[in-house]
Amino acid sequence: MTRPKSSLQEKIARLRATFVGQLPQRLETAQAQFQQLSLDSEQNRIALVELHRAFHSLKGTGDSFGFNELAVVAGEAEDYAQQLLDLPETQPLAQTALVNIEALIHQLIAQAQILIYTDLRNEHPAQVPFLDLETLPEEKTPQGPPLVYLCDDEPEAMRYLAYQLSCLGYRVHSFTEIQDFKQAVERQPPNAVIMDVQFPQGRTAGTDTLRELAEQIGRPLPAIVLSGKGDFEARLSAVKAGCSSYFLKPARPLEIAAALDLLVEKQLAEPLRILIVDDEPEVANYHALLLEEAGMQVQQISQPQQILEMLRQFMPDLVLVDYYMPHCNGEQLTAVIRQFPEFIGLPIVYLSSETNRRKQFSAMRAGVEGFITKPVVPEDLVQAVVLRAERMRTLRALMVKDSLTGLYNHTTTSELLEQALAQAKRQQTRLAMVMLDLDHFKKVNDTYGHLAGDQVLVALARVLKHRLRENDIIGRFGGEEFALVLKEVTPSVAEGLVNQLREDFSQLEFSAEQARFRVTFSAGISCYPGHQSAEGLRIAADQQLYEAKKRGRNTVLLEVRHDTGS
Ligand SMILES: Nc1nc2c(ncn2[C@@H]2O[C@H](COP(=O)(O)OP(=O)(O)OP(=O)(O)O)[C@@H](O)[C@H]2O)c(=O)[nH]1
Repeated sequence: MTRPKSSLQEKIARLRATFVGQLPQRLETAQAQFQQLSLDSEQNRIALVELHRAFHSLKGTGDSFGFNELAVVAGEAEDYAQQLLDLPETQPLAQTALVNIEALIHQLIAQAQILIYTDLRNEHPAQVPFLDLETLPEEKTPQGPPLVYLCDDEPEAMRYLAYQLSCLGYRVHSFTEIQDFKQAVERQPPNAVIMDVQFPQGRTAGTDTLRELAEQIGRPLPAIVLSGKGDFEARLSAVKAGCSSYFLKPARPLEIAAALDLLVEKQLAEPLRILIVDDEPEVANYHALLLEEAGMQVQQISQPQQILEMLRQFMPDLVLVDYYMPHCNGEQLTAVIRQFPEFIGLPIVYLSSETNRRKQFSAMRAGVEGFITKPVVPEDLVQAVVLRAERMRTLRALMVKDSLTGLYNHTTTSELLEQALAQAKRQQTRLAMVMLDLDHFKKVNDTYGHLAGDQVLVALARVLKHRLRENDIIGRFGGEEFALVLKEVTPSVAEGLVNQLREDFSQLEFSAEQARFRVTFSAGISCYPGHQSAEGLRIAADQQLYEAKKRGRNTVLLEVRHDTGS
């Protein structure tokens, strides 16, 4: 469950040691650049720019790793170098600034000597701004249908709910004894809990148990309450146990499933993808560590020219750019990225030790989302990145997903089918295309109302999402028509799977006003390599669907092609 604090700290300690190990080499280079300044006035400007950059980077990295004294001295040297850079090129370099820079380089060398002989492992960890791991999200539960623990001492009443939830794609384990439930949580924490309030042990024994577990684990379990009692005391006990919703019996499975979805979707969401561009690998590693520990997926590049390929390959939700890089600064890099229409909305955040507000604003003209000042406070970095990257996710989802069901829309499904087919051809794997359509859906709308119809569409989307694998493609193709692309399956496995979905979906009970009703679907399946084009696959699956409807609906038909053996 909670990861040990030491692992992150050990990794950071290693990065600090690498930085210290490289200090003599860096300072030697700085000294050589300084000597060029006094010898050859032609080369002055180039050497000065390099020297300024070297001090700037020592300051930023020193700060990030908690070597504050070193950072302060490097910062002073950077200021003097800036003074010299601000002089007109024709003017000789100011002697005082040169003398000061030389003295500061000697101070830096002396400090580096001390650091080299300091046992960094024994230093007080507070010197580096550590992230409080207690606030980090938990690791993802292994893949598969979401696991729900249902704890209630009235097993008969719960059987129907457990069955309906399993048809909706949840794996439900039921417990009548609180003790058994507690042991199961310790063995394998579930994705969500449905808990009754009153048990023979006490009026609020169920919610009290959740509270005890929350204290033990250090965070509340994702839970909702289903109770026969709706009094204030019972409801308050649920709030204190950190439960997100409260339902009164009799249970309405679809409403409960909607509440479970909210709990589970957050946990199963793909990690945010962050790309770091920084020419200093130790700093990039440090920031990557902080973001990875907060559950994000991070890639790093040190050469700005790698950016376009990486953007296409990794599809980041946000790019974190070191502002000062040689040959191409953050502003120039942003301008290049913004030349491509597909990256116009991509959030870019600068990381820099620049504290001058005016310079920060001017640097942001290229259209970036923010400026984070080094040394970063880990929580601030994580917060700033999460907020902006999640907004990007939401915008992307609006473009590619259907708002009612959250499945891919028609255009995206078609694009993803093309990609999946190309991949299957490259890797010589199989693929199945399924066209699926609700039966007599017009009648459902006409009889029970449009809202009830929407409820059915959402329920079918939920079944598909929970039951299919993560890399399968699930799209809403039109009103009540859905398209599935199942990867690496044989035709008969695809047929068996869709038939099982059909069977489970047909068992779901929907309600509208006082009425209860069920709905079925029909499906047609075609396969690659039997068909070689996306269009061919779609038309063939559609023909099978049409035939399934003709044969009476609630039917799945697989196209059999004798020529290819599929
Ligand atoms: N509630 C709801 N209904 C929708 C939505 N999109 C399409 N529909 C309805 O889906 C129904 C489709 O009806 P038909 O194409 O006649 O098909 P059907 O009644 O399902 O009949 P068969 O497919 O032959 O079994 C229409 O009544 C549409 O209004 C939606 O987003 N929500």
